[in-house]
Order: sequence, then structure tokens, then C-alpha cells
Amino acid sequence: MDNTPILELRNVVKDFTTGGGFAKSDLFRALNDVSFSIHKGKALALVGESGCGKSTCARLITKIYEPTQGQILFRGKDITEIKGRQEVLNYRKSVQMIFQDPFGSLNPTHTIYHHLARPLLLHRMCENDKTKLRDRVHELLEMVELPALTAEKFPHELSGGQRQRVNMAKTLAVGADLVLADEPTSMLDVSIRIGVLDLMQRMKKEFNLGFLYITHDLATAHYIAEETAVMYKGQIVEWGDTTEVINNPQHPYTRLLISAVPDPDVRFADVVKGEEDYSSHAQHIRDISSAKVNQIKRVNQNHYVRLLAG
Ligand SMILES: Nc1ncnc2c1ncn2[C@@H]1O[C@H](COP(=O)(O)OP(=O)(O)OP(=O)(O)O)[C@@H](O)[C@H]1O
Repeated sequence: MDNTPILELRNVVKDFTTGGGFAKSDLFRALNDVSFSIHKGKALALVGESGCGKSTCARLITKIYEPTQGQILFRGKDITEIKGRQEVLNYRKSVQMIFQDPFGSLNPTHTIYHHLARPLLLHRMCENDKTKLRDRVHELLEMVELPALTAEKFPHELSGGQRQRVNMAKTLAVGADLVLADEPTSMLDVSIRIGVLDLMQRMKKEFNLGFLYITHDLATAHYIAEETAVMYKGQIVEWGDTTEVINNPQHPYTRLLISAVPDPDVRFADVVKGEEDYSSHAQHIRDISSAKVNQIKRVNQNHYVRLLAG
């Protein structure tokens, strides 16, 4: 059996130049030694607070940025070698993004039918035959649990959760292998979040999709992802099987995240019962977790922690 991950980051470093102009420019290390892999039909949660580098990872994977050091492999091939227009188009078809704001990625002047039929035609996923195209659009809507009449509606006529489902149907339309979901439920009402998370679970299993689930919330990570990587200031400080990371957290920053208030709609308290509340030591924990360190300790078969400096 081929066990090659669909996506693998190997020791990725990303530096940004800050300042500039006539002034001496400085380098800011946004990512330090980031490694992880994602397999088909599985989700990896990248968890951390705002500014830790989660979106930078997604931008590197979608080739918006180039890594400063390290490698990103898609199905075993370094993505810096993906160059020609057609090759980049094929890659972007295979690796789709779902954003926080479900409205932002839909054009308000077009119907949902247009949003789903267009990628099918653009990527030649369906013949340009009106009946076949309409049937396929209805099939896609059914896959994301929306009624066929949704096709005739405009984005503003749908709820946030329904719009996010349309975005998921778009990723299915082009036959994606990997979905980068950047806080896909954080702008939705609490009452509909679970439905969208459940749909992602189904997509993962039924269509064998790999997911990079980007979130600040360990509770939803636990709900959806087999593996979790906890990130702080550009470093993955702890990673491995989600249940291991949550039940046996080693890094003080992971413990701090567990103490944070979780998504109220996702049952989490049962999972972390007995965990001490670390939130009163938050500043100290952030200070000791900030230094860039390359030493890593293996805790268990699939559970690793980055050591603290000093
Ligand atoms: N183009 C850029 N130039 C300079 N610094 C950048 C650039 N893009 C990101 N950064 C910095 O890199 C760090 C990581 O940013 P990133 O957007 O990846 O964080 P994030 O975890 O996704 O945060 P959020 O959840 O708020 O989107 C931040 O300190 C940010 O200011």
C-alpha cells in the first residue's frame, strides 16, 4: 500500500523582510522548522492563536509564498517544481481553500448554479451539455445536504452555514484531494457549526479527502482531526495523535490552550477533565514558549514535543 502523504512539510522556514526602503531591513522569522504531513481521508488540525503562522503555512502550500528553507511535497513531489501555467492550475484544482468568511469567496451577482457549473466547465469536469451540467450541480448540492432549488438562489439568500456548504461543494466539483480549511466555522452561529463540522467529517471519509483544519480552538480540532499540531510564534510546539496531545499534553503552551474557553457547542470538558487551569500563568507560559528551539522529544509512538530553551 502506498503510504506517501498527500502533503508533507519538511523543516519549513519562512522569513519576511520588514522595514526596508532606505532603512536597514530586518528579517522576521514567521515559521521555524515546521514539519507535518497529511494523509488521504484524514485531517490534521493546526491549532494556535492569531499571528502564530497558521495562514502563512496555508499560503506556502497554495504557492502564494515560497519557503525560505525546507520543502513542501505534494504526493511526494516538491511543489517548487510545479511551474507551468497548466501545472499550477492542476495543482490549485487539487488543493482547495475554504475560508473563514463564507461570503467572501462567493460572487454576490451570480447564482449558486453559476458558482458550481463554472469550475466544472473550467476544469473540464463535466461536458458542456445543459442537462448533464444541471444534473451534476444538483448532485453536488445533494452531497453537501442542500436542496436542488439552492442552485437558483444568490449568495445573499443563503445563511452562513449554507454558503459554507456551497464552498465545500465547489471543492468537490473540481475533485480536490486536499482541503485547507482556515477557521471555516468561526464566523458561523454556534447552532450551525456542528452541522458544518459533521459535513467536513463526511467529506473526509466518503471522498477520501485530506484536510488541513486551521483553528484557534482545540475543541473543534478534537472533534474533526485525527492528528493535531499546536503552533506558537511560528513553531509547532507539540504534535501527534489528537487524543494523545489533549489527554497527555507536555508543552506548557498546549496546556494553556486546553485551559482556554472552548467552542461552547462542542463537548470538550469530558475529554480534559482534571486538567489544571493554566490561564493565570498565561504570560509566563508565552514568554518561555517564544524562543526558537530545534530540540524535539518523542513522548509516545505518535506524540512529540519541542523542548523549552535553556
Ligand atoms: N507578508 C508578510 N510580511 C511580513 N510579516 C508577515 C507577512 N505575513 C504574515 N506576517 C507575520 O507573520 C506572522 C504569522 O502570521 P499569520 O497570518 O500566518 O498568522 P495566523 O496564525 O494565521 O493568524 P490569524 O489567525 O490572525 O490569521 C505574524 O506575526 C504576521 O504579522
